[in-house]
Amino acid sequence: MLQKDLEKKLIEMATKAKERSYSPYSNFAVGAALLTEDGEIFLGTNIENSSFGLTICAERSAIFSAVSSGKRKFKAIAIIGSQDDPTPPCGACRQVMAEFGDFDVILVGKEKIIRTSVSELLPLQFKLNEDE
Ligand SMILES: O=c1ccn([C@H]2C[C@H](O)[C@@H](CO)O2)c(=O)[nH]1
Ligand SMILES: [Zn+2]
Repeated sequence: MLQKDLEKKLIEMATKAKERSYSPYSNFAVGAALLTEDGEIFLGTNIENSSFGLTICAERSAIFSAVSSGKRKFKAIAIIGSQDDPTPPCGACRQVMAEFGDFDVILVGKEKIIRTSVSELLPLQFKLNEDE
């Protein structure tokens, strides 16, 4: 499990990312902070579109940003949404997370934190190129 100080930092960063959300249609802002194996943190937020299906979630934004910067190994992701309860990632984001292995997933609510993992959120994963 992640050290408490790192977890706190990730939650702070996810909160900052959430402030950058572009979500005029749902008014549901989400922020994510992704910690790489080598200690870098990448942010992601949800970015909506008037063609609704083009919306991207915070979690995938963070992962695509990290991969675009050459990082593919992750330790943890913190996710914060706009409800009191923790916001669990959608199915699409779970599949994208699983592409990059198993890491901690921290779901942040107002008074509750759920500490889980990619494999717990997505059992029986579909994967190609298992030995790459
Ligand atoms: O885990 C989630 C769930 C939803 N959203 C976004 C998509 C959309 O912009 C808004 C409402 O679904 O929240 C995320 O970014 N992550
Ligand atoms: Zn999603």
